[in-house]
Parts: sequence; C-alpha cells; structure tokens
Amino acid sequence: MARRPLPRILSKDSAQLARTQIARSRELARTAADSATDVLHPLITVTRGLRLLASAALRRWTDTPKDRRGPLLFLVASVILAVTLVPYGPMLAVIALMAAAGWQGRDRTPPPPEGPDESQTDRLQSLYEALVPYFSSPEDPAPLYAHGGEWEKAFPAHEFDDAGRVGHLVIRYPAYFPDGEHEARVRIEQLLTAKSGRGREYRFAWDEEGNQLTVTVLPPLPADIPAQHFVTAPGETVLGFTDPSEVQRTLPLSYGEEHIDVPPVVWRTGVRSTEPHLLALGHPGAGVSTLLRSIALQALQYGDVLVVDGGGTGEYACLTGRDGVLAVECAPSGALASLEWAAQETERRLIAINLARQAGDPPPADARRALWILVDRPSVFTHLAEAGGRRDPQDLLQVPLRHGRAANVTVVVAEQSDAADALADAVRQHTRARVVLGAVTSRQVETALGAAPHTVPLGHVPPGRGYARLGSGPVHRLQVPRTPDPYDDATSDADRQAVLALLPPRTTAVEAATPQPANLTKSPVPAKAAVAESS
Ligand SMILES: Nc1ncnc2c1ncn2[C@@H]1O[C@H](COP(=O)(O)OP(=O)(O)OP(=O)(O)O)[C@@H](O)[C@H]1O
Repeated sequence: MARRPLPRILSKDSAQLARTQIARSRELARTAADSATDVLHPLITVTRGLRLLASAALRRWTDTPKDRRGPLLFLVASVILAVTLVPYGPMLAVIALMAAAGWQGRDRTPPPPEGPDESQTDRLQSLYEALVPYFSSPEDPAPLYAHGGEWEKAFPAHEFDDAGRVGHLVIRYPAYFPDGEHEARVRIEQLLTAKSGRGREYRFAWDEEGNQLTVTVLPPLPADIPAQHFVTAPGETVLGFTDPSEVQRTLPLSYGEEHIDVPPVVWRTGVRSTEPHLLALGHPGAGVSTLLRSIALQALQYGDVLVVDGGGTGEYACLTGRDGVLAVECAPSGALASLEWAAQETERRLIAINLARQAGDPPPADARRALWILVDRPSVFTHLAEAGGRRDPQDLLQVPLRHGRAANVTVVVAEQSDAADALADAVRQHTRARVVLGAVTSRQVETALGAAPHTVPLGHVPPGRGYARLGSGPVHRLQVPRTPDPYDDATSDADRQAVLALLPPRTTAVEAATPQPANLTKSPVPAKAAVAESS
C-alpha cells in the first residue's frame, strides 16, 4: 500500500511526522529536478538568451521612428542577403547568434553569500565567548579559546534553522578539558542549551578521541500516536516511540488506509530476554498508569494479565472481566492474595517445565503461556501493610522477579518517583528494563536508569514523555502511545473507541470478577485468593 501522509484528524505532532515524510518526498523530487536542470542547462541558457535578443530587437523596432523604419528594414535585409551569399555564411550566422544568445542568457543572479550572516556570526561569537572560561587554561601557550578570539577555529561546522537559531554545531575543545567527567559535560551541555535557545531538546555527542562535541537539535517526539495494534512478534512489547537515529527498526502505524513509519522502543520479554522485568517511574500525572495500560493491552494478545493497583483510582477498570485478565486488584487483601497466587504459580510453572525437560518433553502449554503481573504503586500497599502489621505484598514479588524469566512470568512495576525509596530491593535488582516519565533532570534520569541521557531534558514535557533504557543499552527518548482510560469522561470518543477495540471480549461478569479473580480458577490458588479477599 502506498505510504501517504497522516489524515487530518491527527493533531500537531503526528502531523509533523507526516510533514517530515512529505518533506522527504519533496526533497527527492527536488533532487530529480536539479539533475534534469543540470543536463538541460545549456539549452535553457540559449533559449533564455534568444528570448532576450528577440525582445531587444522588438524594443529597438518600436523605438525607431516610423520614417526611419524603411531604411532599417533595408539594412537588415541587405545583411541577411550578404550572409546568405558568403560561403558558410548561414552556418556562421547561426553560430554567432547562438553564441550571442548564450552570452545574453547566462545566469546573472549573484551567488548566495557564503558563511553565516551578521546575526549568526554574533550568535556564534557569543557562544564562543561563553565557552572561554570552560575551555581555556592560563598555562595553555596557544589557547583555542580566548576572549576576543576567533570562533571560526573552534566551530568547524555550523548550521542555522529558519528562525536563525543554531540547528547543528561542531565544537572543538582542548584535550585537557575533562570530558570524561559527568559534571564537566553537564556544565557545558547546560550552557549550550541556554545560549542556543531553551525550549528545544539538544543531542550532545562527545567524541573524546577527537576532542569534538557535536550539538544537534532534536525535533519533538510525536505526542499523539494513539493506541493501536502494533506489528510485533510474540514477546515484543512497544514501550513507545523514539528518535529515528536511535533504533534500526521502524513500526508501520496505520490510520484507516494511511500509513506512517515510526521508530519504536521495543522491549523483549520471555525466556531469552536479558531484561525480563520492567520498572517505570514518574511524577504524578506523568503517564506511568497509561504506560501500564498500554503494556496490558499488548500483553493480552499472547498472555494472561494480573493487575494490582495501589493507586486505587480505577484506572484499570476497563480490564476487569476481560478474556485473559486474571484479576484487577485494588484492595490490600486482594493484592496480597493475588501476588501470593502469582508466586505459587511461578513455582508451579518452574516445576512443570523442569519435569517436562527431564522427561525430554516440550514445556507444558499452561507453563508456556505468558503471565504478566502489572503492579501500579506498590508503595501504597507497603505503607498499609506496615500500618496494619501485615505482610508487604512486595515481598511476594521476589519469586516472580527472580525466577519469572524461566517460567514465562513478566513483572512490571510502576511507582511515583518520590516514593521510589519504598521499592523493595528485589524490585530494584531485577527490573533491568527501566522507564522514567515526566519533566526530570539529567541527574534524576541517571538515578532511575543508571545512565544519563545524551540530551538536556526539557522543563515542560507532554504526558507520556520520558526516557527508557533496556539493560545496559543506550538511554532512549521515549513517548508512550496515547492510551487513556476509556471510562474517563475526559477521554475523547476516538481514543475511547481505539482502546476499547484493543480490549479482549468480556467473558466474565464484572460482579463475579471483582471479589474473586475470575480466571484464577485455572490455578490451584483462587480459593485462597477468595478467602483472603473476603477476610
Ligand atoms: N502517552 C500519553 N499520551 C497522551 N496523554 C497521556 C499520555 N500518558 C498520560 N496521558 C494523560 O495524562 C494524564 C495522567 O496520566 P496517568 O494517569 O497515566 O498518569 P500517572 O503518572 O499514572 O498519574 P497518577 O498517578 O496521578 O494517576 C491523563 O489525562 C492521561 O490521559
């Protein structure tokens, strides 16, 4: 199917993506047109010259007084006659005419001025001056940076955007600058962000070998890609979308008949995963519940889902009673019972898989189907457990976290950043896939993900915007797909329909599902769960 731009229903950021594709097509067309122009250039020049000569002749004729037109006509006719009589005359005349036309038709537009204009030079000079204190040393006999020095030597490449702001800049710096130190880098990155224009996100690529820093402005990530069926393999979950330069792969997203390719952050789970569990952190309202909802919708395609919601705001009510949803627990006792069941189920699967292996059989089907344990805000349950002298439900996550990979059990924990201290050690140790959402500082990203981002985070970001890191991989910018609660009054009709279309059919009556996790009847634990729930 032909790739076409986004429909008009998509707002700003998606439309921007579509515009990027249109711009690419235009660029291709422009390149083709440029090549054709190069080939046809002599013909175009001569034609233009002939047109100019003809209009000059016509002007001369109209300017000549009527009484002199007769002799002029006679003179022209005599010249033409003489030319035709001379040997090779007509041919020489045509050559002379073409030469005159070529000369007349030559391109006279002055070439565009090379290098930056005055305001751009001022910007570069001011950037250079701002860097002097950081990139100079009194002991340096030939400093690259000095007050009143030449920025041309320090900035070998630069580009400006249409608004006249820096779009791309290569900065050389002295070898003694401690570019291996995080603090030193951050100081330079913050300074460049401030001087190049706030409100945009910059990518900083430090070339420690070459003593060169490349600054590139990143376009905003598309913030309104709605929930939809993502074309992924079993065991792959789309966390969100990132920059095209960061990942090899793109995901075709469809809007009716329209298509757009977007680079995704894909998290692989299951037996071969090196980061089988995920921890998502974020400030209130940053969108971690939305991320969990998006993960749940994808997980339900190939597995069963158990939701334990400490937030208790009913944000997962749309999942209750759906095919594949084992339970949606909001009460402490229910959470405890469900997680106890999940721990036992993990052990049961492990034993079943081991027995099958010993017997030389493939793992049994009920141990192969993925089980997802999604826990939103466990710190609330921890707090309540402490207050009520009960067991912390987080303790029960230890078994699925430690052994879940082999048993096809995946744990996703979401927590508010300021309550991250309440997370159990097992949760921190075994969640190697990490996401942090919201307006965060570089330091907060580093604390959450274990590595600093290559950009200076913005002060204001849309919901669902943040960073992701899978294991020891690079830190990706991330925008979570728009997956709102379909039961929220503020959700638009289009979004509600998009989410509802992804939900499996409701196979269990909600009343039945609420007190006792409906599908837990598959396991030996539901009775326990029901007892705990009613106690
Ligand atoms: N990826 C996203 N795209 C668009 N809107 C989003 C996205 N993520 C969240 N939102 C919107 O932001 C608001 C808060 O989202 P959400 O409830 O997921 O945040 P949260 O971090 O769980 O906060 P809280 O803990 O307070 O519920 C909602 O209105 C939601 O629709």
